[in-house]
Amino acid sequence: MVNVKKITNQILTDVIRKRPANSFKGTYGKIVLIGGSQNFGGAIIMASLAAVYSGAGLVTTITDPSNQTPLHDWLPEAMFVDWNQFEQAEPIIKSADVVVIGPGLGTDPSALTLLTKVFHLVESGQKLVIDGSALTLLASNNLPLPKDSVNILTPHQMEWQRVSGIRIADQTPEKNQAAANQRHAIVVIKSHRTQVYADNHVYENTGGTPAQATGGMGDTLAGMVGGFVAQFKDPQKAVLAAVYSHSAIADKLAEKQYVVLPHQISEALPKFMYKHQAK
Ligand SMILES: NC(=O)C1=CN([C@@H]2O[C@H](COP(=O)(O)OP(=O)(O)OC[C@H]3O[C@@H](n4cnc5c(N)ncnc54)[C@H](OP(=O)(O)O)[C@@H]3O)[C@@H](O)[C@H]2O)[C@@H](O)CC1
Ligand SMILES: Nc1ncnc2c1ncn2[C@@H]1O[C@H](COP(=O)(O)OP(=O)(O)O)[C@@H](O)[C@H]1O
Ligand SMILES: [Mg+2]
Repeated sequence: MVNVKKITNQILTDVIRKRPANSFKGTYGKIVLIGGSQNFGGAIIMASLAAVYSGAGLVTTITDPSNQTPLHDWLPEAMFVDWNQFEQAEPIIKSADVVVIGPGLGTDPSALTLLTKVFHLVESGQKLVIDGSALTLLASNNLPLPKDSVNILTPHQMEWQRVSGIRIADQTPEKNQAAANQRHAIVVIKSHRTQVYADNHVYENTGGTPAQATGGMGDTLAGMVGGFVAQFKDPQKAVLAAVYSHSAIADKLAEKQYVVLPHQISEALPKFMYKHQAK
């Protein structure tokens, strides 16, 4: 039997540190988010919003050019690169601390080409968050994960079925753990009680509400995972803190609203993190 540990609010003060006075934007990580086709622009905008609002130092969004204006309407803090201009994107991806790929990426051949290029570019020392369409493409093309980066997968149950071959009804902790270990990855399997598989440990989230069941909620989590991993040293703990914070904020908002919108979680992050930082 696998021991499934609960994620509690203790993870917040373990991870969210007080910002040192002698610091600058570079201290808090460079993060690149890649995704947002013409139809799914909202997904990468929501992910980027979450990365900036969780405190990542420098955020660049690499996306379809049709998303530049809405991205900057929502988020002037993010830099923009046209995903058709790969020669511009390449040095930015290479110098990033964290790359998030997949929210709204789509699954057409150009998305697969971009994903493959990114998998070849990332190196040791970098963290790669793989979400949404990138997981679907990974599964349908049997792509091996990059060998040297810290790889973090954030599938919902159907994406995990595609990636692991384990049908949703059969996704037990034992089977999930074996599949996560085999991939040497941190795997966040999202559901009403999200589980995190990391380094032969299994953690289960204790929060979350059906008010979160709305498109873009996972895109927001992917951006938060990127933002937390960019700033906080231990990637496993940073992932756990992001998962916990995402649902804790939603639970609080759901005390007074019927549905929680993904961007509202991002907007609540700075105050939430202030309240729960290590003293
Ligand atoms: N505003 C935007 O731009 C938005 C853009 N988005 C982007 O769209 C892309 C596609 O992502 P996707 O998740 O929407 O679609 P897909 O990969 O086909 O999976 C759905 C299939 O899986 C099934 N399913 C079973 N269990 C499930 C579970 N626990 N959670 C979820 N689904 C579950 C489900 O079952 P059904 O609902 O049919 O019963 C259905 O058959 C991706 O890049 C994403 O970032 C979205 O974020 C929305 C907002
Ligand atoms: N009933 C629920 N209870 C708790 N959390 C939920 C519930 N429904 C959805 N969520 C959360 O919302 C997110 C959905 O992710 P995902 O399906 O990838 O959304 P999207 O791709 O539309 O952004 C996950 O973090 C999941 O845990
Ligand atoms: Mg998703």
